[in-house]
Amino acid sequence: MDDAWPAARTERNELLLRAAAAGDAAQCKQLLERTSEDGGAWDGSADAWYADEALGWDAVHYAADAGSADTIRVLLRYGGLWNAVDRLGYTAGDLAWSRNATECYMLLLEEGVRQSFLANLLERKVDADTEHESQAVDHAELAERTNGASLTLVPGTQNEASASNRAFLATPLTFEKDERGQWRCLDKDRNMVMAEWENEIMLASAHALCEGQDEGFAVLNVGFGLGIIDEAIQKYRPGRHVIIEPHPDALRFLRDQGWDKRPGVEIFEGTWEDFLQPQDDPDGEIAMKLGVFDAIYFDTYSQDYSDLRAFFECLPNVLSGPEARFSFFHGLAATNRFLYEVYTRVSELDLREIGLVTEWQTLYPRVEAEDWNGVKRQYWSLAQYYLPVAHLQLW
Ligand SMILES: C[S@@+](CC[C@H](N)C(=O)[O-])C[C@H]1O[C@@H](n2cnc3c(N)ncnc32)[C@H](O)[C@@H]1O
Repeated sequence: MDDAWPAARTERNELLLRAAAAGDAAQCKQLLERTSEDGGAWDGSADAWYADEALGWDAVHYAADAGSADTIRVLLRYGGLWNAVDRLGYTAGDLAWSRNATECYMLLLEEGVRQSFLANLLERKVDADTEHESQAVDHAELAERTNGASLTLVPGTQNEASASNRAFLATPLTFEKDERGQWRCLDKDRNMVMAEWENEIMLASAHALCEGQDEGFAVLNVGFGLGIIDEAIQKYRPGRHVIIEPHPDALRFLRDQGWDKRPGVEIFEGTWEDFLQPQDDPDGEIAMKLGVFDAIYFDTYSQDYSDLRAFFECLPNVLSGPEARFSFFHGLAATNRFLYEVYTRVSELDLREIGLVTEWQTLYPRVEAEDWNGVKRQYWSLAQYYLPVAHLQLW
């Protein structure tokens, strides 16, 4: 890109990296200020987002590595990016964490939460504005249009079925056992939809949702997958157990396992949007048939944060009251611990905006290298899992 640039611009950008590496906030500020007012192609200022070839580090990475919070503050003020990843996929937040630079880490985390919260708000605004043009907005397209409102960590996903719910639902699924005899479900690109390494998370989620509920309680699970959480939920003997699942292959798997014949189990064939956001339900028939629940779990596939956020908004209509509990599979940005923290906080803030308070339990799920054998892309690489449990706070 810098072929078209004057050499002086590259030089100034390189000086900025060096000043950031030295933790020299004042010099960074000076380099970021414009030197020319003549309205030409370049105003003489260094570019806060400029990254070097070797590491792919920008000035924010260098400042985080140097542990200089003041420098990061200056860089962010001049357009430095809180979420840029280097050649190895690390953000400045990851570097701050590895250097034990707590102030830098917190600064970047706050910036990330603030900007993601705003970006998601903007995305919803674009959504609302385009609703009259097309009822079915593809969120993968939308994320591109809104320039990163949803985080995509691994490049090259846009052509895969997992990038769009519509594409995913129209392509086949494979249910198979791996070489250790463990079940897994893969999409057409051999990306993992679900596998048994998540057992511990599903068991703990079922426990958090169902333990201590009144006899005959009603539970809703959105997204069947391998039915792992459904099996765990059944141990708590719910009176009513509704499963929403749209994929024809997942529905076939579900019937093969006899789920449609289990007492108290009701299968709603379709997407959660069909039942919780019906386009045409003037008399509220669909909503009445669905009912309300004492526990709700959400774990879909090929949907992004904006879809989860849209589901959050439906919760006041389907939770039975302030004692009712909600949880979801928190795999947001789960290949980068810093971005995972950002999305933990953003989802908590969004739930709070809708009137729910969230508590988080920390799990340390065991994932083995063999879990990813024959799988196109590893979607989880963190040591900790944050399990959310939310409920309505009416007062
Ligand atoms: C990750 S799996 C769920 C795994 C499940 N928690 C378990 O314990 O096995 C995701 C499931 O969500 C379903 N799904 C995808 N899009 C959906 C949508 N819009 N509404 C409801 N379910 C959806 C997929 O077909 C898939 O069966």
